[in-house]
Amino acid sequence: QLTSDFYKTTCPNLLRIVRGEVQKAIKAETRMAASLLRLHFHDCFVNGCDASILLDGSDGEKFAFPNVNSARGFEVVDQIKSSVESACSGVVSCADILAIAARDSVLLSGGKTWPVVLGRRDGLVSNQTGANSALPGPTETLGNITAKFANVGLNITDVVSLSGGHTIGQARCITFSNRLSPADSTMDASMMSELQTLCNSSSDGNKTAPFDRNSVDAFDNHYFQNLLSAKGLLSSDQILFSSDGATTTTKSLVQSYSNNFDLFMADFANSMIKMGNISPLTGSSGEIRKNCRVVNS
Ligand code: HEM
Ligand SMILES: [Ca+2]
Repeated sequence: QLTSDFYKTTCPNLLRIVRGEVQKAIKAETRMAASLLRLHFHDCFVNGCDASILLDGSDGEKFAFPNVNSARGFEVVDQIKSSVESACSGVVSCADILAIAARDSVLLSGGKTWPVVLGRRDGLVSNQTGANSALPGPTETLGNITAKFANVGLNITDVVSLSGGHTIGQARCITFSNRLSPADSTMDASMMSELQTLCNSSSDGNKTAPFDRNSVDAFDNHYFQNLLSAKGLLSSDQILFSSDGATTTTKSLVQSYSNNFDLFMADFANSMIKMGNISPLTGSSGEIRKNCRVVNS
């Protein structure tokens, strides 16, 4: 059972320290907010929220398909961990640091906040096969994506609200090039031609486009407004609303969020708390890692 006052006596300044470090990191690079939010998601879907994604090693999660050349922010996590260690050595888990950093990233990008619950411990293994199978991919059907969320106890409302995380950050050409040729008819024509130009040659796979063209760095509900006007970036974004995949439920949620920021934020916060509660290690399971990249010796 995770609680919001878990470190009240053992690390009273924890939240202030993390907030300060996240603020510094976003100031140095705005996109870092998106990268930190995504790390918590990719951690929680594989072996639960146990910082398994942070472990180094070519046989670990960092080298799984959804993460390799893609997941970023590991140096920032190291920096946060080292500040936390200076204040309270050996008590705060890397998994909790990811949960707090994700929460702060949303708030500092213009979104709202929620009470973050703590007390997770760090796992002893990084599960590359698990990452390859559990994390949803951008060309998967809505049914498949929904099933992967259901596997970790999340429902269709969670799928739609959490997809709103794509209101910040960027994606590489190779993650949406499936839509460019032949041209996907569920994409706005002018956006299509801009992306075709950006991702013109096969060597352009690592170039990036913003998820939310109206407000790349702001945590708002433009992501959902974009879906209404055929401007979702990934296939997995647009299928929440388009005729070729959406359900009545996903369509009506997209519509509601597109004209009600507060409703989106309330549901997003609720879903983030649920996601942060996926199979945490507690009690004497796992450990408190000294260095987020390696298990303690
Ligand atoms: C619903 C299924 C999802 C799919 C298929 C998906 C897929 C992707 C893909 C393909 C990228 C781009 C990666 C790259 O180009 O290297 C991405 C980026 C991102 N995703 Fe998702 N994602 C999903 C759900 C989520 C959720 C639940 C969150 C968080 C709540 C999230 C947050 C992000 C963020 C913030 C980025 C940008 C990261 C950055 O700019 O560094 N995504 N996602
Ligand atoms: Ca994990």
